[in-house]
Amino acid sequence: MSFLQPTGPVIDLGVNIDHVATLRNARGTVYPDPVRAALLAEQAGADVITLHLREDRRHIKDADVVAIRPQLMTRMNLEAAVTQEMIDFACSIRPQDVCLVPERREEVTTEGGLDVLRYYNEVEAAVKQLQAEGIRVSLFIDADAQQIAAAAAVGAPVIELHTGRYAEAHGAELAFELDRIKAGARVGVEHGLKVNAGHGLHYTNVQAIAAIGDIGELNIGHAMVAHAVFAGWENAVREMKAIMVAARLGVSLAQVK
Ligand SMILES: CC(=O)[C@@H](O)[C@H](O)COP(=O)(O)O
Ligand SMILES: NCC(=O)COP(=O)(O)O
Repeated sequence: MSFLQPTGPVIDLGVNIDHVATLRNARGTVYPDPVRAALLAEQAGADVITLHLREDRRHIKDADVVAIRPQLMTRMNLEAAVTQEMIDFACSIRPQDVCLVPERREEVTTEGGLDVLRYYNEVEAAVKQLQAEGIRVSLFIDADAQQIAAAAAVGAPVIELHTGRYAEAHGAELAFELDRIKAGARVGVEHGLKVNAGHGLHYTNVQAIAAIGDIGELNIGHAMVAHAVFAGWENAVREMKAIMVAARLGVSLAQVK
């Protein structure tokens, strides 16, 4: 039983189910089922279900998005590249949130943030088309003041700060990257944006990011799917949520469990 009973959302966890699909696709089986993963994640405390429909469909497939959308009790956050195919598909699905991300077919994973300054007109057009369908748009960007200002200028109400460099950093670089995320989150809030963060976060690096009061939601996937192999899927989600909430409240893990 919880000793602390927060009255509102302390910090939201978006559970990214991409790599449940990666495992399924590795053998061309129907299991593990991303739909089941999404529904169980919700029961285990996920506030959002995040999924990335890549242009090469290496993990999530169109049919997964179609199947999951009507079954969610929480929110769907669909990650997609800024291409007309993806924007049209997202508009046909109408998830609560769409996060526009950069994509390079050869990359192992998303390497950096969307360059909103460079692709300003394309991003602005995508934001407008999605918003016309009532979809809230987030831009997955680096914690860079100019990119954040551009995100606000194109009319996106939400940004997700790319934490990949933080996740890979060590020593002095780690402190530098953490400060960069903190500063970026502040700039985002000052622009009136909702600030999320994610990428490469796991059970021992998430605490410092979750403790940043300006950040409202963390999207995490790979580490939870990996941990689920040993701990079970729902436990992996529960554990991550508890770690995040404890870090945000500045209390021990035992106090939120
Ligand atoms: C945009 C983002 O950071 C994640 O959705 C990530 O892209 C997960 O998918 P990949 O592992 O295929 O990059
Ligand atoms: N947007 C980041 C995300 O959804 C999850 O990324 P990762 O935890 O799989 O690296």
